[in-house]
Amino acid sequence: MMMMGGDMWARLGSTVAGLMFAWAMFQQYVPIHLRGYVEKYTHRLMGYFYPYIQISIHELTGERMKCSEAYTAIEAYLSSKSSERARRLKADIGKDSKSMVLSMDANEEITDEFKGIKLWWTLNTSIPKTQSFSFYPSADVKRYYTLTFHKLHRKLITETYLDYVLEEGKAVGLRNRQRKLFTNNRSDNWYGYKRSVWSHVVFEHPATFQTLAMDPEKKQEIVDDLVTFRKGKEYYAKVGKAWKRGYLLYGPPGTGKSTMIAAMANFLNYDIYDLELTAVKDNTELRKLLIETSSKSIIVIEDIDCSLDLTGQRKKTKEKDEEEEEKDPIRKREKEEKSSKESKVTLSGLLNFIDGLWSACGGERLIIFTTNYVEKLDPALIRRGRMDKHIKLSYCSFEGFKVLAKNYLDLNSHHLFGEICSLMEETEITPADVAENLMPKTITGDAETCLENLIRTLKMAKEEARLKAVEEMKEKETSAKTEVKEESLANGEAKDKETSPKEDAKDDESIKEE
Ligand SMILES: Nc1ncnc2c1ncn2[C@@H]1O[C@H](COP(=O)(O)OP(=O)(O)OP(=O)(O)O)[C@@H](O)[C@H]1O
Ligand SMILES: [Mg+2]
Repeated sequence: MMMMGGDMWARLGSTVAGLMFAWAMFQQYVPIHLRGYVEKYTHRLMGYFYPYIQISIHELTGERMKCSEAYTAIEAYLSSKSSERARRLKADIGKDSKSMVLSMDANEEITDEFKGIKLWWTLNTSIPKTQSFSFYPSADVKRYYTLTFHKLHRKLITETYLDYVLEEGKAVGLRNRQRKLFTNNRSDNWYGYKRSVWSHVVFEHPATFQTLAMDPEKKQEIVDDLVTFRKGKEYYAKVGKAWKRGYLLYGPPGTGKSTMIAAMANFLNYDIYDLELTAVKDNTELRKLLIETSSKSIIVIEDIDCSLDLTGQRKKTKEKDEEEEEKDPIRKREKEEKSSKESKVTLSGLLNFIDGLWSACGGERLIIFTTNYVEKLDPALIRRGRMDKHIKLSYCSFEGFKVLAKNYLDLNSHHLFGEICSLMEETEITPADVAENLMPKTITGDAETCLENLIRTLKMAKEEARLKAVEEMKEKETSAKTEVKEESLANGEAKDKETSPKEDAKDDESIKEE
């Protein structure tokens, strides 16, 4: 364990030989029923002479044998120390897939120091004695770290050092981690070899707030909001709120809602969980999915208005239909199969999900909804407190265009900018359309051609808008005319009715006269 000289090796050799002899004597002469007692008291006796304490941290824990968070943190904590201090190292491709990462190999030991105290970390492996067939190959070999320290420092190590290692390890892990984009699996795939509720790919979207085309003040406001949230751990704890924040991004297609989510993830260095609600069977599954998310993440539900019928009322087939289905067993089974595949997530299930009842585990999560039709959403879903910030992403302004011109053409100014500015004031165009025009169509395509293309598109959009307005005006006029006609007709009928009693009276009189 500690550095040993030649003398020490000799002493160790004789000790090992002595111990082996004692063990052989123990096996031969101590009756089986007494061995338990002898072992117990030997351990106690050893405790008086062996002054070290050992703590083990196993890689796989719990019923589902998940990788322990503590083990991962220690691994990260020791990774930097291993490359400097360990003698036997293990090399692997790093998370950036570019460089080799060194870590301590199995049964290797490294020394650490904390406040002048020496400690020893060992990575141990063990193979279970009873070989059993397993679907999970990694589950066969058990890995665990052992921390050894003198019993004099028990308090300091258990109360301070372990927390320090955990925190440092998590920070190293976050620095080195490759961010991920998760998507939820259908629950049919939650079991078996993969047994994972989320699948992931590496998240490498290049969007940033610098490349996002939108009003600069609005952009700064969002960035400030994110910074306040990220630093808000103590604040959220003080006010007794789960450390989470909801954003609702709404606006027409192609205005940058998805792009903004990517920019947020890049800015905060968070993972993204893209939740496809239609693949979630019911509220219980929704809860399970949420529990499996990690902190420092953004949970996204795109096009929330299309995801589900979130009005809380499930569509009912007509009673007559139901009666017929009851009589026809094939139709009944078809209906049952269809409904078992349909998502049964309800509005209240989703509200619970957002309200932090479940997201309280771990904290530091953003929940983002996107929609093209904000007016379609249930007010309960987007009230402040649930969706704390509503962000409208709209058509491209001249300021937005300037950002895109810089991104795509590396232009800060151009003689065509003036014309584009005035056209943009007169017509609506999405940033996606602007971006499409600013992309050179050929390798030799120059900036001027791109700007001219954009001007052409703007003019076309303006003309289309004009024609549409004329059309709408005509429609309005015709509907106004028909309304007037109907009114006058209705008035005419009413007049007829008003005059008829008199005529009736006349008729009556004529009858009387007769
Ligand atoms: N504000 C923006 N800034 C920079 N690029 C943008 C912006 N808006 C759109 N784009 C460009 O247009 C493409 C489509 O945008 P995005 O997918 O973000 O739109 P969206 O609002 O999510 O649309 P939808 O409602 O259809 O999902 C992006 O790949 C991006 O290149
Ligand atoms: Mg989108």
